[in-house]
Amino acid sequence: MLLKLRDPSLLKNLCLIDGQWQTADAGATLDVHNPATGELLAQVPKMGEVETRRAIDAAQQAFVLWKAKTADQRSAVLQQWFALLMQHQEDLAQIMTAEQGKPLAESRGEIAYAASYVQWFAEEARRVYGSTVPSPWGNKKIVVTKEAVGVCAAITPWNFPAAMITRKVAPALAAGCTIIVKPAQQTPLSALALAELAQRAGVPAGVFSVLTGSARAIGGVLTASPVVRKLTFTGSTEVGRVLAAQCAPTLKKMSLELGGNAPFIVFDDADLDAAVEGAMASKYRNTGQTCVCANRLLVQDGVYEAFMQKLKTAVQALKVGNGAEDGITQGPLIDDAAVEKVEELVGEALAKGAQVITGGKRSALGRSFYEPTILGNVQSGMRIAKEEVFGPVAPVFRFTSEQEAIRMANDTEFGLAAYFYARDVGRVWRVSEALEYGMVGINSGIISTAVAPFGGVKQSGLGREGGAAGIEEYVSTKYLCMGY
Ligand SMILES: NC(=O)C1=CN([C@@H]2O[C@H](COP(=O)(O)OP(=O)(O)OC[C@H]3O[C@@H](n4cnc5c(N)ncnc54)[C@H](OP(=O)(O)O)[C@@H]3O)[C@@H](O)[C@H]2O)C=CC1
Ligand SMILES: O=C(O)CCCC(=O)O
Repeated sequence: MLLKLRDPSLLKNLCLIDGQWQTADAGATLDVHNPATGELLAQVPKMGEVETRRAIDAAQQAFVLWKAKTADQRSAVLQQWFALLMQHQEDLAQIMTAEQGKPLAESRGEIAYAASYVQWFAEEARRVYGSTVPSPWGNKKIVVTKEAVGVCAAITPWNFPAAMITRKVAPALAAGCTIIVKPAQQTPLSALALAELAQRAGVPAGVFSVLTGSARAIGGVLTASPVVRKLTFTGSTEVGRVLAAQCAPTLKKMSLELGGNAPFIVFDDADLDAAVEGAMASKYRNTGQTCVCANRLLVQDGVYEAFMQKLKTAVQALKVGNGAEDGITQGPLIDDAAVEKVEELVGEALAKGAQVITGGKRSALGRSFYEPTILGNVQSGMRIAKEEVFGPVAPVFRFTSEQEAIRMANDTEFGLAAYFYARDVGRVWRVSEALEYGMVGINSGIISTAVAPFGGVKQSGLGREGGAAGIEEYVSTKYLCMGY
């Protein structure tokens, strides 16, 4: 075994269906590699249609008992899961860095962040309130209740292998739903370790299953099944559209957390040191592989040169390498295809007149390491202005007026996160309201927290995760009209 864990039983090579750890029926497996070293970490089951149907049947049966539990009982199980996640934070972080590549400090942070969703929704389980409405009739009462949606399916990405699962599974379980998760093929080990701890916490058989394997086969059955009443997905807009179409015949409730093209605007009145710190956190976290990463830096004329100088100094201080080693701040990209996409976008921008301020190519370390990069003189006609970079490249645009910045910021099909730095209070309100985004960071490059509603508008998706809104995605409203 390449990974030395305090609790080696967290490294699973089986899937959890109906409370049983299982191989694929045909015995097929998928390899899981360390993106920093190329080493084979593990082989996990390559499951398909038959195993997915089995998981749905188990989730349907388990739903009856799980939804009948009191909110307090479900909350207690989630509290126990939260405690176990934090108790095993170090092992879970080691697994995450090995399969995903992010620096260990970020992995430890993600485990705490993932656990915070479990804690938050353990608390929210007790607050799924209904209401009474003043009746238009003298002989009838109007009562509104909230009920668990039923069996849910979650399809999750590799960039946050733990948090993208807990922010779906925890509200589902809190509301009384059962859920089947298909994690990304690059990062199944974190998902399986989370399931192991959920089982230890007392989550009953069938309430939470994890299937690794063929995305199309598993996704096809989950989306076609009339038993599955909700799909929650985080990933690319392209796949989100496919899944939405597949869910259409059975009209499922859907949450889609899709791609972004976040503008990060620095106005002349910004605190420049704070803006650089925010840009570094927003752009280079997870080596630029988050859907809320600053994708375009828009900088006003008056501070352009000073901002670029400070940003360049900060970027050149980043340390690229194997995230398991001390002091590394930038891990590899997830795979070669990810680097090729970054190379294409940078190549096209340079061919059209952009300039490399720093970086601009693959790292000498080889594999999927890419140099932290800043591009200057970037223009709106370039692909990098329109597409999600998902890598450590900051394209910088220059603007003159507030109106121009708002127009440039909104000139995209996406609407997930936006950021701006300014101190004038009037400007802060004007710009906050004008940005067509689901989330806006004002003088803050980090916005993610379990207590706030996370989600986008336009082609960035539907629904919200976290906050009070997060559990609403897993309940249906029922209206009772009671004559007396
Ligand atoms: N919003 C976000 O947070 C994310 C955005 N992205 C964006 O998407 C780009 C591509 O990344 P990629 O990993 O390919 O993202 P995908 O959207 O392809 O993958 C996300 C998840 O969807 C699954 N999936 C893919 N195709 C299907 C399908 N037909 N039916 C059911 N499930 C499916 C994947 O499974 P499997 O791994 O088995 O293929 C994975 O679990 C990135 O460069 C980035 O721009 C990517 C990840 C997260
Ligand atoms: O990239 C994503 O898919 C979500 C960003 C993680 C977060 O900040 O919550």
